[in-house]
Amino acid sequence: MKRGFLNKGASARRLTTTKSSATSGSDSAEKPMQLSRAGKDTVVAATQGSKFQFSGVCRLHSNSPRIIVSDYRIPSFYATHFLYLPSADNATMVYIDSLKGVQTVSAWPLWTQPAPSPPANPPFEIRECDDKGLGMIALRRIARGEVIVRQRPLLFSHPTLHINPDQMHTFFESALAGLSPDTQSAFNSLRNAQLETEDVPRSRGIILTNALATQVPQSHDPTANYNAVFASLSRANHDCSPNAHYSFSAGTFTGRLTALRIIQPGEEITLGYTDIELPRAQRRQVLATKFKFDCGCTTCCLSPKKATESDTRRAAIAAFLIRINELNVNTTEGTEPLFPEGASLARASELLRWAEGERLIEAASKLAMAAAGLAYKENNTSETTRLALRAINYLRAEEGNDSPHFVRFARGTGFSPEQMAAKFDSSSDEEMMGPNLNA
Ligand SMILES: C[S@@+](CC[C@H](N)C(=O)[O-])C[C@H]1O[C@@H](n2cnc3c(N)ncnc32)[C@H](O)[C@@H]1O
Repeated sequence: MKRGFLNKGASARRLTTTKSSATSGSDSAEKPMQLSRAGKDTVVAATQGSKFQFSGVCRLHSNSPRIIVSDYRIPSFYATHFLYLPSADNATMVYIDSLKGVQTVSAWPLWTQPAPSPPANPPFEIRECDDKGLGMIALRRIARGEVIVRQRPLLFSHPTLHINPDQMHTFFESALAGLSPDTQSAFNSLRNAQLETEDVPRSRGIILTNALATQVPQSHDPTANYNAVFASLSRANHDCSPNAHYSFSAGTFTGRLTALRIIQPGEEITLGYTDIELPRAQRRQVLATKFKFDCGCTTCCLSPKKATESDTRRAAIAAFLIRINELNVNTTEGTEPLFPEGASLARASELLRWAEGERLIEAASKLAMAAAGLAYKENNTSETTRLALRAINYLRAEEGNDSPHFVRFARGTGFSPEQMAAKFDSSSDEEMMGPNLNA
């Protein structure tokens, strides 16, 4: 698989946009017709014993797979469609996309297999976290790279939808109507942090609040950041030095969280909703605007002097990683990475220490890999080995103990992945990463 150097897979960031106008969208050079409000125009798509009641102008496109066109008056090329999975009779997920998009996904053989089971004995519970609402709290120590939760989304939606603003409510209510009652109530119990308006009815507010940006390389639109909304996984709150990583497997169509560092019992499990390398003021502005909260994490509560120091470190880390990414966007796995002019092992090692001190593990993972590459270039064998080991340790924290990269690496050294993981886990976060600079 083609893979940009240091640019691994799905973004952990929350989606912040669901384009909603009939004129927006990458494939909308021509505009679909303008629609009037559906009002009481209720359509019943009754098929083969099951009765689905859709308000508005939905029509059944096919029964097996169950595909509904959201508005029959829009030419089907433009119209958004709802696909119910894994089966029409007990749909636990709605996939929202163009007709081509839903047809691509519906043809995947994985829907005939049972959904992967969640980790036995989940290491967290969902409970109130002060002013944050609900959150995920660790019930026991969670090791680096451990899978915390794994589940299929309740709703998976292309970021560009052809809907008139005054059709929003009807559209989303109709999309949810084909789901099983339990799935509907799981969706409806999620938090809506958005102000409710005609343009942002509650169902859309729930998506804007809870969706995680997810790319599916095998989908009809591989570069799109789909909105993935989950029952428990979406309960993870934000922190500017998060301890968990979100990834998505298209092979099983499941999202999961893995522990980036050791999570202690009682500690909250958190994700980064925005670019956590941004300066504090910018991070806080994005979080307040898009997610409607004032971040009170440890890094956001630093004194002005310490906050400036943290901002400086994060800015330097971001600048270095952006440059490396630009240079390596088209490199494939196994080829030699390219480095910016003047990049040195000393500088990469300093940035790695900063990322570790800031507890920015995803950045540390990339920096360790870059530093190992620079050590190799500088013929520094001992540092190459030390940094490569560190890089693989961070990579398996992100990708999980079952990461194919980690498994291959462990086997190559003669250890089983479990033995290697235990070896890595024997050190505390402080031993591995040095002191937390913002504690
Ligand atoms: C995806 S939800 C997270 C789960 C949510 N707390 C709940 O009760 O279901 C995102 C919303 O949770 C709240 N939230 C998340 N992280 C927060 C934080 N660090 N501080 C305050 N509120 C937070 C905000 O209202 C945000 O829009």
